[in-house]
Amino acid sequence: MAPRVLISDALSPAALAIFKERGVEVDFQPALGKDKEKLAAIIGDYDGLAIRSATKVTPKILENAKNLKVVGRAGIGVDNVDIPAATARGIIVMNTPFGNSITTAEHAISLMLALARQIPAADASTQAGKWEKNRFMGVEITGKVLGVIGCGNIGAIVADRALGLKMRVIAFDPFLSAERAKNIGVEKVELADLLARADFITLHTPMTPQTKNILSAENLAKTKKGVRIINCARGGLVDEAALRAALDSGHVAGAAFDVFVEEPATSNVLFGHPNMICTPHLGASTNEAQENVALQVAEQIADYLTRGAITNAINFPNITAEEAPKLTPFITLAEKLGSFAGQMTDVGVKKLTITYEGAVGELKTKALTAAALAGFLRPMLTDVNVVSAPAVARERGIVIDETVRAAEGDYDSLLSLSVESEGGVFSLSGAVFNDGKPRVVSISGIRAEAEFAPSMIFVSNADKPGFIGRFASLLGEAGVNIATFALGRDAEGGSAIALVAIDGGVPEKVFAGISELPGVKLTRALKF
Ligand SMILES: NC(=O)C1=CN([C@@H]2O[C@H](COP(=O)(O)OP(=O)(O)OC[C@H]3O[C@@H](n4cnc5c(N)ncnc54)[C@H](O)[C@@H]3O)[C@@H](O)[C@H]2O)C=CC1
Ligand SMILES: O=C(O)C(=O)COP(=O)(O)O
Repeated sequence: MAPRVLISDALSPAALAIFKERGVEVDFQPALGKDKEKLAAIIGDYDGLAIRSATKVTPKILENAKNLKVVGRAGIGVDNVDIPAATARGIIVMNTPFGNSITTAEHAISLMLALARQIPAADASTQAGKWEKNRFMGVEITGKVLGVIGCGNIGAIVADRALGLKMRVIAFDPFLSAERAKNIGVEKVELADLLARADFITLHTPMTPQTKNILSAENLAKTKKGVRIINCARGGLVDEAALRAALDSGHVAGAAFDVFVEEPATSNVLFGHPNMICTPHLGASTNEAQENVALQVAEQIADYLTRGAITNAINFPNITAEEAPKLTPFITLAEKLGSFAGQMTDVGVKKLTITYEGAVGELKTKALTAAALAGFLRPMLTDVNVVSAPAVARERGIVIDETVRAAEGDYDSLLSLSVESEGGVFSLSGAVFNDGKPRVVSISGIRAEAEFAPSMIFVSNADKPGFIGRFASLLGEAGVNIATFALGRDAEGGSAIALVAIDGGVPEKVFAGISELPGVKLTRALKF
């Protein structure tokens, strides 16, 4: 069946053609994002959801999204998506990080010029027939200092345009390297320095606990008298009430905001001030940007749903369409090995070491590690998946050690897992054979080759004559049919293992019987 995607925001219709070309069924309901109840009622029918900022992807929406595999944000900010809740459900969240950055930077520059020359107020007055030539005295921007808070994609474009307008640009961004600052022609400064020196301040950070109210009352008080402030990033980066007070007192000469703490903003403490310019979250609203982000998000969603390729995901490593088919058998292998190890572990886990030997090391090992972790945690937790597993493991304090090295043994690619728990260390290795099927190739350092089967019995025992006969007859007498039987031992008379695939489950009584066989050290019924 063709995957189904819902577009619940005002995306460019350009997206529709892409979905259709890619064999994805698409339902275009651009106003639905604003109707939480209706969205919750129908989201269960879709594999993909394409949004902008009006759709709020809340835990409640996600609870109903039984088939949802991907949320694609046609734009940058994903603060309207509950990422941890989506991750916990195995839903990939992707955005389009560059498609609207130029447009948003241009909006910030437009607002800066509009502030410098009071264009909106002058326009209103002129069209009202007042011709107030003496009322609108502006400021020149040439030679003025622009302080950029957050110098990432958009901040850097704003800086570039401002330099072209002959401004001096200083930037506060803890993650901006000195080299990048030099390349883009900005002076990297501390926040206090920026506040003290800037004639104009423009904000371009995401909303995080560190950036919320970054222009607080206290920081606004440290700005230069007559400063002008532009916010085209997120509402709440500036304390709105404190800014209103600073506008009222005249300390701040003007402000231009595209974003507000509460959106849609139909009333706001900033509204009505003569030196305030407001736009309704128009930063990304140009034909060019909307076409870019719509096409890109549709391509990304379709690629994921039809080919397993992952691009620009916030909560999973990228996987190209070329990598996806190569990766798939190893994802299965990693999950099965993880599951085997998880079923063998029933006491506190301390550390998981995953080793990639040979060609597999050149694939996306992060994705494989996530698959191994999901397999490992699933026997202990029901609600874990490849997307959520790394976060779940981290929450539980499990140390993950990933090693990549050259092939040493008989396999072009070997994947090994070692679990260190309070009960000791359990390790196993596996490989993908030429038939594309994953197999376990050694357990606890003992070689034994076996395909994974839905129902298996693992036994570790002392290598003594008679064990195999007794074990097989016990199963035979109980009517349990053996499908495959893999054996191995470390040395004659040493430790031995058996991994047996059986048809159907193992009756409890039979299982107890196996444990009581002479020489048996450990036995487990495994499900794959
Ligand atoms: N008004 C609108 O319609 C639009 C708004 N945006 C918003 O613009 C903002 C910036 O977007 P991009 O430049 O693409 O993001 P980006 O991720 O490329 O850049 C953000 C920058 O902020 C910096 N940063 C993070 N924490 C910081 C902190 N505590 N102090 C100072 N700097 C910090 C980062 O190091 C990074 O360089 C986002 O909030 C995005 O949602 C984006 C597009 C349209
Ligand atoms: O891309 C972003 O972060 C934006 O804020 C743009 O929002 P919009 O798609 O115009 O609702």
